[in-house]
Amino acid sequence: MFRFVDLSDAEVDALEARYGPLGASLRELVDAAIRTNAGDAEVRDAVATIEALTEKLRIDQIEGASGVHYNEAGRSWSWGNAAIGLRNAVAPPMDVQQSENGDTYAEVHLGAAYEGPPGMVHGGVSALLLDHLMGVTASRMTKVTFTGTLTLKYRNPLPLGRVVLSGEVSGEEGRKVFVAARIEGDQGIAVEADGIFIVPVWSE
Ligand SMILES: CCCCCCCCCCCC(=O)SCCNC(=O)CCNC(=O)[C@H](O)C(C)(C)COP(=O)(O)OP(=O)(O)OC[C@H]1O[C@@H](n2cnc3c(N)ncnc32)[C@H](O)[C@@H]1OP(=O)(O)O
Repeated sequence: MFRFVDLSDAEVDALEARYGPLGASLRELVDAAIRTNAGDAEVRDAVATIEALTEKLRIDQIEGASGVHYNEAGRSWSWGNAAIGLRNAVAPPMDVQQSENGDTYAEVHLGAAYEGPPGMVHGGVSALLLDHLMGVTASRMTKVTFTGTLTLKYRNPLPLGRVVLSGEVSGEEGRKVFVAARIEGDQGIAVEADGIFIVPVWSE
Protein backbone atom coordinates (compact mmCIF):
# COMPACT_ATOMS: atom_id res chain seq x y z
CA MET A 1 0.00 0.00 0.00
CA PHE A 2 2.76 2.43 1.02
CA ARG A 3 5.80 1.38 -0.94
CA PHE A 4 9.39 1.90 0.25
CA VAL A 5 11.73 3.03 -2.54
CA ASP A 6 15.49 3.13 -2.20
CA LEU A 7 15.99 6.64 -3.58
CA SER A 8 17.81 9.58 -1.98
CA ASP A 9 16.06 12.95 -1.69
CA ALA A 10 18.33 14.23 -4.51
CA GLU A 11 17.18 11.38 -6.76
CA VAL A 12 13.53 12.13 -5.96
CA ASP A 13 14.21 15.82 -6.72
CA ALA A 14 15.66 14.81 -10.10
CA LEU A 15 12.58 12.73 -10.95
CA GLU A 16 10.31 15.60 -9.91
CA ALA A 17 12.32 17.93 -12.14
CA ARG A 18 11.74 15.46 -15.02
CA TYR A 19 8.03 14.78 -14.54
CA GLY A 20 6.80 18.00 -12.89
CA PRO A 21 6.90 20.02 -16.14
CA LEU A 22 4.97 17.20 -17.88
CA GLY A 23 2.12 17.52 -15.38
CA ALA A 24 2.19 21.32 -15.65
CA SER A 25 2.06 21.17 -19.47
CA LEU A 26 -0.86 18.76 -19.33
CA ARG A 27 -2.80 21.11 -17.04
CA GLU A 28 -2.25 23.88 -19.59
CA LEU A 29 -3.46 21.51 -22.31
CA VAL A 30 -6.63 20.69 -20.35
CA ASP A 31 -7.36 24.40 -19.89
CA ALA A 32 -6.64 25.11 -23.57
CA ALA A 33 -8.91 22.23 -24.67
CA ILE A 34 -11.79 23.55 -22.58
CA ARG A 35 -11.43 27.14 -23.79
CA THR A 36 -10.31 26.83 -27.40
CA ASN A 37 -12.35 28.15 -30.32
CA ALA A 38 -10.02 26.56 -32.87
CA GLY A 39 -11.64 25.22 -36.05
CA ASP A 40 -12.03 21.66 -37.45
CA ALA A 41 -8.59 21.38 -39.04
CA GLU A 42 -6.70 22.73 -36.01
CA VAL A 43 -8.60 20.48 -33.60
CA ARG A 44 -8.08 17.39 -35.82
CA ASP A 45 -4.37 18.21 -35.97
CA ALA A 46 -4.24 18.70 -32.18
CA VAL A 47 -5.95 15.32 -31.62
CA ALA A 48 -3.38 13.57 -33.85
CA THR A 49 -0.51 15.29 -32.05
CA ILE A 50 -1.89 14.37 -28.62
CA GLU A 51 -2.41 10.74 -29.70
CA ALA A 52 1.20 10.61 -30.89
CA LEU A 53 2.40 12.01 -27.56
CA THR A 54 0.30 9.49 -25.65
CA GLU A 55 1.87 6.68 -27.66
CA LYS A 56 5.33 8.05 -26.85
CA LEU A 57 4.59 8.03 -23.11
CA ARG A 58 3.08 4.52 -23.30
CA ILE A 59 6.46 3.11 -24.41
CA ASP A 60 7.39 2.35 -20.79
CA GLN A 61 4.56 2.24 -18.20
CA ILE A 62 4.18 0.95 -14.66
CA GLU A 63 1.45 -1.57 -13.81
CA GLY A 64 -1.71 0.06 -12.45
CA ALA A 65 -1.87 3.28 -10.46
CA SER A 66 1.02 5.35 -9.18
CA GLY A 67 0.71 4.54 -5.44
CA VAL A 68 2.25 6.25 -2.42
CA HIS A 69 6.00 5.97 -1.96
CA TYR A 70 8.46 6.90 0.76
CA ASN A 71 12.23 6.79 1.17
CA GLU A 72 14.62 6.21 4.03
CA ALA A 73 14.70 9.94 4.85
CA GLY A 74 10.94 9.76 5.53
CA ARG A 75 10.00 11.73 2.42
CA SER A 76 6.70 10.66 0.91
CA TRP A 77 5.33 11.31 -2.57
CA SER A 78 2.08 10.51 -4.38
CA TRP A 79 2.55 11.71 -7.94
CA GLY A 80 -0.76 10.28 -9.18
CA ASN A 81 -2.88 11.58 -6.27
CA ALA A 82 -6.13 13.24 -7.39
CA ALA A 83 -5.60 16.28 -5.15
CA ILE A 84 -1.83 16.75 -4.89
CA GLY A 85 -0.35 14.59 -7.68
CA LEU A 86 2.55 16.36 -9.38
CA ARG A 87 2.12 14.19 -12.49
CA ASN A 88 -1.68 14.20 -12.45
CA ALA A 89 -3.29 16.85 -14.66
CA VAL A 90 -6.56 16.32 -12.75
CA ALA A 91 -4.89 17.60 -9.56
CA PRO A 92 -4.51 21.41 -9.28
CA PRO A 93 -2.02 20.27 -7.61
CA MET A 94 -2.65 21.36 -4.03
CA ASP A 95 0.41 21.94 -1.82
CA VAL A 96 -0.57 21.45 1.83
CA GLN A 97 1.50 23.38 4.37
CA GLN A 98 1.51 22.19 7.97
CA SER A 99 2.52 24.48 10.83
CA GLU A 100 4.32 23.23 13.93
CA ASN A 101 1.08 22.87 15.89
CA GLY A 102 -0.31 20.65 13.09
CA ASP A 103 -2.76 23.16 11.57
CA THR A 104 -2.89 22.98 7.78
CA TYR A 105 -3.15 25.56 5.03
CA ALA A 106 -3.24 25.50 1.24
CA GLU A 107 -3.66 28.13 -1.42
CA VAL A 108 -4.85 26.84 -4.79
CA HIS A 109 -5.75 28.36 -8.13
CA LEU A 110 -8.82 26.64 -9.60
CA GLY A 111 -9.38 27.43 -13.27
CA ALA A 112 -11.86 26.34 -15.93
CA ALA A 113 -11.23 22.62 -15.35
CA TYR A 114 -12.85 22.79 -11.90
CA GLU A 115 -16.14 24.43 -12.85
CA GLY A 116 -19.52 23.23 -11.58
CA PRO A 117 -22.14 26.00 -11.56
CA PRO A 118 -21.22 28.68 -14.12
CA GLY A 119 -18.02 30.42 -13.02
CA MET A 120 -18.06 28.54 -9.71
CA VAL A 121 -16.04 25.67 -8.27
CA HIS A 122 -17.72 22.23 -8.52
CA GLY A 123 -18.90 21.07 -5.08
CA GLY A 124 -17.17 17.72 -5.56
CA VAL A 125 -13.87 19.48 -6.19
CA SER A 126 -14.22 21.39 -2.92
CA ALA A 127 -14.94 18.06 -1.20
CA LEU A 128 -11.89 16.45 -2.82
CA LEU A 129 -9.52 19.19 -1.72
CA LEU A 130 -10.99 19.42 1.78
CA ASP A 131 -10.88 15.63 2.21
CA HIS A 132 -7.21 15.54 1.34
CA LEU A 133 -6.20 18.53 3.45
CA MET A 134 -8.19 17.12 6.39
CA GLY A 135 -6.54 13.72 5.93
CA VAL A 136 -3.12 15.35 6.18
CA THR A 137 -4.32 17.28 9.25
CA ALA A 138 -5.54 14.09 10.95
CA SER A 139 -2.40 12.14 10.09
CA ARG A 140 0.00 14.92 11.13
CA MET A 141 2.16 13.11 8.57
CA THR A 142 3.06 10.59 11.27
CA LYS A 143 0.19 8.07 11.16
CA VAL A 144 -2.13 6.56 8.58
CA THR A 145 -5.72 7.82 8.73
CA PHE A 146 -8.69 7.07 6.48
CA THR A 147 -11.71 9.30 5.98
CA GLY A 148 -14.58 7.72 7.91
CA THR A 149 -17.20 10.48 7.75
CA LEU A 150 -17.01 13.82 6.00
CA THR A 151 -19.75 16.41 6.59
CA LEU A 152 -19.84 19.44 4.32
CA LYS A 153 -21.90 22.62 4.56
CA TYR A 154 -21.95 24.55 1.30
CA ARG A 155 -22.65 28.05 2.65
CA ASN A 156 -21.89 30.19 -0.39
CA PRO A 157 -20.94 29.62 -4.04
CA LEU A 158 -17.17 29.59 -4.52
CA PRO A 159 -15.97 31.56 -7.56
CA LEU A 160 -13.23 30.01 -9.69
CA GLY A 161 -9.81 31.54 -9.06
CA ARG A 162 -7.69 31.66 -5.93
CA VAL A 163 -9.08 29.69 -3.01
CA VAL A 164 -7.67 29.10 0.46
CA LEU A 165 -8.16 26.01 2.60
CA SER A 166 -7.35 25.62 6.29
CA GLY A 167 -7.89 22.91 8.86
CA GLU A 168 -7.11 21.79 12.39
CA VAL A 169 -7.65 18.80 14.67
CA SER A 170 -10.69 19.46 16.84
CA GLY A 171 -10.52 16.34 19.00
CA GLU A 172 -9.29 12.76 19.37
CA GLU A 173 -10.98 9.70 20.83
CA GLY A 174 -9.31 6.30 20.60
CA ARG A 175 -8.59 5.66 16.92
CA LYS A 176 -10.80 8.58 15.81
CA VAL A 177 -9.36 11.97 14.92
CA PHE A 178 -11.85 14.83 14.48
CA VAL A 179 -10.92 17.56 12.03
CA ALA A 180 -12.54 20.89 11.17
CA ALA A 181 -11.72 22.70 7.93
CA ARG A 182 -13.02 25.26 5.49
CA ILE A 183 -12.46 26.62 2.03
CA GLU A 184 -12.77 30.28 1.19
CA GLY A 185 -12.59 32.49 -1.85
CA ASP A 186 -12.32 36.23 -2.23
CA GLN A 187 -15.88 36.60 -0.93
CA GLY A 188 -15.31 34.68 2.32
CA ILE A 189 -16.02 31.16 3.56
CA ALA A 190 -17.84 29.00 1.00
CA VAL A 191 -17.65 25.49 2.47
CA GLU A 192 -17.25 24.31 6.06
CA ALA A 193 -16.28 20.72 6.79
CA ASP A 194 -16.16 18.39 9.78
CA GLY A 195 -14.54 15.01 9.45
CA ILE A 196 -13.95 11.85 11.44
CA PHE A 197 -10.71 10.17 10.38
CA ILE A 198 -9.93 6.66 11.57
CA VAL A 199 -6.54 5.13 12.27
CA PRO A 200 -7.00 1.60 10.85
CA VAL A 201 -6.23 -1.26 13.22
CA TRP A 202 -3.63 -2.74 10.85
CA SER A 203 -1.50 0.43 10.95
CA GLU A 204 -1.12 0.58 14.75
C1 LIG B 1 1.98 9.04 7.04
C2 LIG B 1 1.27 9.24 5.73
C3 LIG B 1 0.30 10.38 5.75
C4 LIG B 1 -0.34 10.61 4.40
C5 LIG B 1 -1.48 11.59 4.47
C6 LIG B 1 -2.32 11.48 3.24
C7 LIG B 1 -3.70 12.05 3.41
C8 LIG B 1 -4.61 11.45 2.38
C9 LIG B 1 -6.01 11.95 2.53
C10 LIG B 1 -6.94 11.18 1.68
C11 LIG B 1 -8.15 10.77 2.49
C12 LIG B 1 -8.94 9.73 1.78
O1 LIG B 1 -9.43 9.95 0.75
S1 LIG B 1 -9.13 8.19 2.53
C13 LIG B 1 -10.07 7.25 1.39
C14 LIG B 1 -11.57 7.29 1.67
N1 LIG B 1 -11.88 6.47 2.83
C15 LIG B 1 -11.85 5.15 2.78
O2 LIG B 1 -11.62 4.49 1.78
C16 LIG B 1 -12.16 4.44 4.09
C17 LIG B 1 -12.96 3.18 3.91
N2 LIG B 1 -13.31 2.61 5.23
C18 LIG B 1 -12.44 1.85 5.89
O3 LIG B 1 -11.36 1.45 5.39
C19 LIG B 1 -12.82 1.45 7.28
O4 LIG B 1 -14.21 1.51 7.42
C20 LIG B 1 -12.16 2.39 8.35
C21 LIG B 1 -10.61 2.26 8.27
C22 LIG B 1 -12.56 3.87 8.14
C23 LIG B 1 -12.64 1.97 9.73
O5 LIG B 1 -12.46 0.61 9.86
P1 LIG B 1 -12.02 -0.06 11.24
O6 LIG B 1 -10.62 0.33 11.60
O7 LIG B 1 -12.31 -1.52 11.13
O8 LIG B 1 -13.01 0.66 12.25
P2 LIG B 1 -13.76 0.06 13.50
O9 LIG B 1 -12.82 -0.78 14.30
O10 LIG B 1 -15.04 -0.54 13.07
O11 LIG B 1 -14.10 1.42 14.28
C24 LIG B 1 -13.13 2.17 14.99
C25 LIG B 1 -13.84 3.39 15.55
O12 LIG B 1 -14.15 4.26 14.47
C26 LIG B 1 -15.57 4.43 14.32
N3 LIG B 1 -15.86 4.38 12.90
C27 LIG B 1 -15.68 3.37 12.03
N4 LIG B 1 -16.01 3.71 10.79
C28 LIG B 1 -16.46 4.99 10.87
C29 LIG B 1 -16.97 5.89 9.90
N5 LIG B 1 -17.07 5.56 8.62
N6 LIG B 1 -17.30 7.13 10.32
C30 LIG B 1 -17.19 7.48 11.62
N7 LIG B 1 -16.72 6.66 12.57
C31 LIG B 1 -16.37 5.41 12.22
C32 LIG B 1 -16.20 3.26 15.06
O13 LIG B 1 -17.47 3.59 15.56
C33 LIG B 1 -15.20 3.06 16.18
O14 LIG B 1 -15.42 4.03 17.17
P3 LIG B 1 -15.36 3.63 18.75
O15 LIG B 1 -16.27 2.45 18.92
O16 LIG B 1 -13.91 3.26 18.98
O17 LIG B 1 -15.78 4.87 19.46
